[in-house]
Amino acid sequence: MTRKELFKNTLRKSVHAWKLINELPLSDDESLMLRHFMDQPGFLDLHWRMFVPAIKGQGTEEQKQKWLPLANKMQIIGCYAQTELGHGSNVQGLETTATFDPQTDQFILHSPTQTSSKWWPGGLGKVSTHAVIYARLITDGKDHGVHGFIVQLRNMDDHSPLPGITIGDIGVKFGNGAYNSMDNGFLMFDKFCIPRDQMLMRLSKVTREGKYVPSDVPRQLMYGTMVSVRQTIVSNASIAMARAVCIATRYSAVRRQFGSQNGGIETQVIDYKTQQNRLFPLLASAYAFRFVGEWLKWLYTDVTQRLEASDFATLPEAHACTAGLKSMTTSATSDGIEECRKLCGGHGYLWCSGLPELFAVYVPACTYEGDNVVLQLQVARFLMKTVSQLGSGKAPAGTTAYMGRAKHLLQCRSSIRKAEDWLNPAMVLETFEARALRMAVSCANNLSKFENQEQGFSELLADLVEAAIAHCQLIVVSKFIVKLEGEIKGKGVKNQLKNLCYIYALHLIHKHLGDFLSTNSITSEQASLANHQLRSLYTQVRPNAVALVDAFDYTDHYLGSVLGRYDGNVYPKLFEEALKDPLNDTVVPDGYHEYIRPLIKQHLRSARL
Ligand SMILES: CCCCCCCC/C=C\CCCCCCCC(=O)SCCNC(=O)CCNC(=O)[C@H](O)C(C)(C)COP(=O)(O)OP(=O)(O)OC[C@H]1O[C@@H](n2cnc3c(N)ncnc32)[C@H](O)[C@@H]1OP(=O)(O)O
Ligand SMILES: Cc1cc2nc3c(=O)[nH]c(=O)nc-3n(C[C@H](O)[C@H](O)[C@H](O)COP(=O)(O)OP(=O)(O)OC[C@H]3O[C@@H](n4cnc5c(N)ncnc54)[C@H](O)[C@@H]3O)c2cc1C
Repeated sequence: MTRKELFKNTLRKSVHAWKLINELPLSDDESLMLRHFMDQPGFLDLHWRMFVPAIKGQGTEEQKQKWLPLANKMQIIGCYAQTELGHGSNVQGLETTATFDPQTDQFILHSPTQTSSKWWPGGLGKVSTHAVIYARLITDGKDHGVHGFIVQLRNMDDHSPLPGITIGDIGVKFGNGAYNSMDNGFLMFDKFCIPRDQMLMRLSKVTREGKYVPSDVPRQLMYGTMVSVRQTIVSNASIAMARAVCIATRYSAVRRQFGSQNGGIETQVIDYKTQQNRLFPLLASAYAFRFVGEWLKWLYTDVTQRLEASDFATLPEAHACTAGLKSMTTSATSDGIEECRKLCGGHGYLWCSGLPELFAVYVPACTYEGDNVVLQLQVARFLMKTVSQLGSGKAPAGTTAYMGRAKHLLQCRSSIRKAEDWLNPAMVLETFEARALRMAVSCANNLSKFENQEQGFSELLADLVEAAIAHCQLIVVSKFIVKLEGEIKGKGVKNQLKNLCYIYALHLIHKHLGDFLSTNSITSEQASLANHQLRSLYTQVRPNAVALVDAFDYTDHYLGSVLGRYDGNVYPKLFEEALKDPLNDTVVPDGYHEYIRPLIKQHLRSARL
């Protein structure tokens, strides 16, 4: 499809999905499933996951009563317009202004510079009638920082932009189809007025007289919509990783290369230890991210209930967990999808493998909802704060509870003696805790050598990111172990999950061996025992690998991959797919007479000379 056709077709699908949701009707969870099967980014994502939650989280009761019924029936369509041409990560650096005019009781929205243009919001370019806009609030000449506003963008009769608003699509993005179904947009305001009651005022307010009443709760609650989406992105990482792994595993069982003895059948590539060493950790990650996603959903629900009761104690941890896990799981999944493409050899590069499009549509997850490095630095700040409070009497809780055992974890030596010891959950956990704590404490020690803490933080950014990643990996490993301790129906299932859990943990040790050795969390002998155990786990997973991806229950239609077909009938279908290509409509291609023939004739002429 051309971009226009793709965009229009996504509108068609979205509206059809919305019709089904109402007619059947579908529950919220079922609607999310429908979104997955629709399988294309579109305006519904931003409307439901960001616009509506932003009003719910930041609007007053009156604002919710006014706007939510309209949004819930989709009589208005909204998006989330925060990022600008000049600033995305640095939310405090946004430049759009919302100046209160006491004379008219309105805010004047204005884009003072080119870099202040909104740039990127999905659904903004062509579809949305409304947006939650983030702008600097100015009253009486004073800048109160960034706040949210509900703004109508387009005329409800003919969809034209309202006077004072310039709006459009930012252009083609990475990949052929992929994210191009979405109208990520730009927007400029030229002294555009909105009534005062369209500032989202649950947190801070502006009175009729123009007095600014700051929030008596943490201002970071304004970032709540991002926290909520980051949480959903983690479960989503599992879904995308599982999809790529399903394709690569099934195909690795079909594909044969080398190893024929006396003219017999060749080896299935899944039997090569190198293939297993690349593939099975990704299979394990798909399961691991699913479990940590379930746990994160629980954490998010818990913090939401606490916030409603004005308990803000766990907000920093919820922010650190959602930011860190969003970052870690999306980076691993993007890399994992690309690895799966390579695991499928040359055919993985074909569009019909399903992997190129999956990669193209998935990879912006490393950037949207917070650049992955910027988010890990938030985790690092949280860790540095926690380390600095050790010994102050305030015991670290939740995911940093292990830091409360700092004395032990800083000096303990791993008691792994034989390869099977690596199947002991307590030993594995302690290894990850020791590594994470020692990396965090080492950063904190290095930071303390700087007179200026912020300067020290800047200098140590790279180490801080590594320490944050170590902490996040510990969370994933520990939640997998907790999952295994709970009820899992079927002994066989539990055993398989145990294997995957240890593959997940041991492959991380292998991958980040430098961290584990340099922090003395393990010795080189223990590292080689871990490798030994890993190989043995691969052998145990091998006979069940296909069943473990079948368990994701993805239909062929959803996978969209010739290589990942359930029936394994890859080669005939690759031919069928190739023959569908428009280039194969004719035997002699268009352009032959114009370019190829004259070239060949010229060659023949010169040959004769
Ligand atoms: C094929 C289909 C596949 C299917 C898929 C279907 C489902 C798909 C899933 C989902 C669909 C959604 C589609 C995507 C849509 C994308 C949308 C967007 O991208 S919207 C824009 C996002 N923009 C960012 O994320 C900016 C990142 N920047 C920031 O968040 C902040 O600027 C940050 C955190 C980097 C800095 O925050 P500061 O500017 O306030 O500065 P500081 O001084 O660092 O923070 C002050 C204090 O506030 C805390 N803090 C910061 N953020 C917090 C938060 N969110 N919650 C709680 N505390 C927070 C900090 O920890 C710090 O705490 P202390 O003072 O140290 O104790
Ligand atoms: C597909 C897609 C959809 C999007 N949808 C929306 C939407 O609906 N609404 C919306 O408002 N926005 C949206 N965005 C914007 C998105 O949220 C931002 O692009 C994102 O937050 C990253 O910000 P940035 O582009 O400013 O990156 P930058 O911050 O400019 O990042 C560039 C580089 O600088 C590095 N960097 C930046 N700051 C630091 C630092 N402090 N320390 C170390 N390194 C740093 C980063 O790691 C990165 O390598 C979307 C983006 C994409 C790609």
